[in-house]
Amino acid sequence: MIEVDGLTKVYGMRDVASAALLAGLPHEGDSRRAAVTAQGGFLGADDVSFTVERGEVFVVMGLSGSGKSTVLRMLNRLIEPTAGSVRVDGHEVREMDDNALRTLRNRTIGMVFQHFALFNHRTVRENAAYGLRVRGLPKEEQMALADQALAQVGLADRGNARPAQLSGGQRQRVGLARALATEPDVLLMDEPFSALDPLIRREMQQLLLALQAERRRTIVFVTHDLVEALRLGTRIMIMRDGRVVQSGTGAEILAHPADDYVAAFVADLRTNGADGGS
Ligand SMILES: Nc1ncnc2c1ncn2[C@@H]1O[C@H](COP(=O)(O)OP(=O)(O)OP(=O)(O)O)[C@@H](O)[C@H]1O
Repeated sequence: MIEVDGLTKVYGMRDVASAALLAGLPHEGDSRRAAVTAQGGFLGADDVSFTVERGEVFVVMGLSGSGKSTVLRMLNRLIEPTAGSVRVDGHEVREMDDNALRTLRNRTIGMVFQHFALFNHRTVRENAAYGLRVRGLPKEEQMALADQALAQVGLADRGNARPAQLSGGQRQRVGLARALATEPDVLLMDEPFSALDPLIRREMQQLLLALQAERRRTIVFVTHDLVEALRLGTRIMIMRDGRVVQSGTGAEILAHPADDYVAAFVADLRTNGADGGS
């Protein structure tokens, strides 16, 4: 469903200059990072490659600043890649013109953010209908589909409320409903549950798994929490300093951490127990 090859982002430099700079440098070691830094840039993601199969929850995990959001946002070009390729359902996202990109974002790919990104002056139903309004659907259809999506996330009776009247967990459900309402093939989720209390967070993870059991969507889910990654991920990709350090199933990562960085996540999990950081 999603094929990513050599995806790279340099911040703070012109894309053409940084792509040319990186083209001649070896991938091993730190010379790419050093060369970019010497030119006043910052290597946010470096040569990231992975494939997401249709219907799986693919988790991107790593500490703060490891490049997770950068990678996620390059998938729908909220961030412009410096180099590399992203194919969604066989179509190269980097070659899309404005129209194709709009269609990709409105129809194929939905997104859920950490901080809800709700409109406070609109009702919950209107918030859930946002993507459908952008799509230009008739109002009645918008509202019917928004209500369906709200029912899916357990908010059938809160359509007329304002976001301010909801709890954090409920607001995140509205964010999820908004993404689900457009029935996208792919959901990008950027630390969607990280701001929530542990219990509510657990509930949201279970809701997501229940929704997946009903209808398998292709999900790319960013988290800094290995517990969450293990609960949700079909496969997990671990990033450090913009690079991929390990990819595999949860069981593979637990059994064979690729390096000390991954081993530290695993050790932390064993010390703090399954509910440690979640
Ligand atoms: N617009 C920008 N300009 C310069 N540097 C940036 C920009 N956006 C991100 N970065 C840097 O790129 C690196 C990767 O950032 P990114 O947001 O992808 O990390 P992350 O793993 O998602 O972190 P977090 O969990 O804190 O969101 C960080 O060091 C960050 O400071």
